[in-house]
Amino acid sequence: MLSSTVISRPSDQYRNRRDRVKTKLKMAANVPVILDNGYTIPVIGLGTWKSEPGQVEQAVKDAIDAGYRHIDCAHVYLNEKEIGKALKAKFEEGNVKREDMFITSKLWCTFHRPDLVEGAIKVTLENLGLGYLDLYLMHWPQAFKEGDDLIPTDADGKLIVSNVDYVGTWKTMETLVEKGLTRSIGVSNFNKKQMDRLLEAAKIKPAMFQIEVHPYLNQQLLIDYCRTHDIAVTAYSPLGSLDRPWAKPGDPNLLEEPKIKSIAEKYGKSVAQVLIRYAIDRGLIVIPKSVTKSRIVENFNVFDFQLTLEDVKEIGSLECKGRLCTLGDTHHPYYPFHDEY
Ligand SMILES: NC(=O)C1=CN([C@@H]2O[C@H](COP(=O)(O)OP(=O)(O)OC[C@H]3O[C@@H](n4cnc5c(N)ncnc54)[C@H](OP(=O)(O)O)[C@@H]3O)[C@@H](O)[C@H]2O)C=CC1
Ligand SMILES: O=C1CO[C@H](CO)[C@@H](O)[C@@H]1O
Repeated sequence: MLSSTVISRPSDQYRNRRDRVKTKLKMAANVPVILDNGYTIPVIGLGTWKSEPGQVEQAVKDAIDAGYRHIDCAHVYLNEKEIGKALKAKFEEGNVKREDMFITSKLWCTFHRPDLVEGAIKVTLENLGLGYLDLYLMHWPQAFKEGDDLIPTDADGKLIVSNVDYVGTWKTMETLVEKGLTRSIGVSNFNKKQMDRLLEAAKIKPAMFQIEVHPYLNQQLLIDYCRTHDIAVTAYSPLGSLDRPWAKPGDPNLLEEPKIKSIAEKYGKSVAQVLIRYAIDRGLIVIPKSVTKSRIVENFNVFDFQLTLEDVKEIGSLECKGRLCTLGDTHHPYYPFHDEY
């Protein structure tokens, strides 16, 4: 009887070994950052805001194939079901397991009332097809009127706010960790005073602070603050969020900045790759968004060069308080961006 053992040709064996080494190198490059609670997070994640439901499934699959093990999601991006489909397909293929992935999602502003928080994470878990999240962030400190409308407005189109205190929301998020629904919790878009107030009340310290960071808004003061408190920082909109819905023709474009272009030329890399390194070399986690396979691959291919201190300073000189993302009514009592930082 013929043996059922498949004997591979030497060239196949070589190719397999070479592929394995390549994969190992790729994984070793996506060096995880250790959070203060002991969990680790891969330094690059795939952003998914504005990734259309019809595109995001393939984008997440492409990202996982390229070596990404970290996906940044949010209920308000309205695409978590499709991301869940991609994760399921990849887990079923067997090359990647749930525990290899770091999945973040965010509590939206209409679910801040303590009795709504657990239901909100459960909807996200159901949509993503997961039993737990790695990280659940309070998306913004401001609460909006509870209900089906994610951006509730009155007859004049004015946002309807809710007076729920983010500290009460945080106390309920702490129970999500105790219940095993998420491993870590954190916040996004807070200012320093809000962070101080949260830290004073917190039983579980935020493991992560997700904020807008790029050369037009380098956030040095908030980053220093987090370093003092051992809170990791994730940089969002690292490429300048050109596809943000409110972008206007003629707005400054980071991808066209001559200073960054010349640094990119020096290393033979793209401007996007330099912008991603700008975050990594400042000790940040970074979540560039793309639905384009070649860019998804490009954005991950940043582990064969490093910026010098001079490069970082030169890029940092583009700082111009150029904030790209704000939310809602500036009169909201918890609107975060009136203070210097
Ligand atoms: N916590 C919060 O409040 C916020 C969190 N975020 C998170 O951060 C993520 C990233 O930020 P985001 O605002 O989306 O913007 P990014 O700065 O990541 O920019 C995304 C844009 O850059 C394009 N792009 C991606 N890669 C390249 C490349 N290599 N060369 C040229 N263009 C490129 C994308 O195009 P294309 O997709 O067509 O390839 C898209 O138009 C979000 O998706 C979200 O997950 C963002 C905002 C707020
Ligand atoms: O993640 C986000 C994308 O942009 C939205 C509109 O400002 C924000 O609400 C949110 O922070």
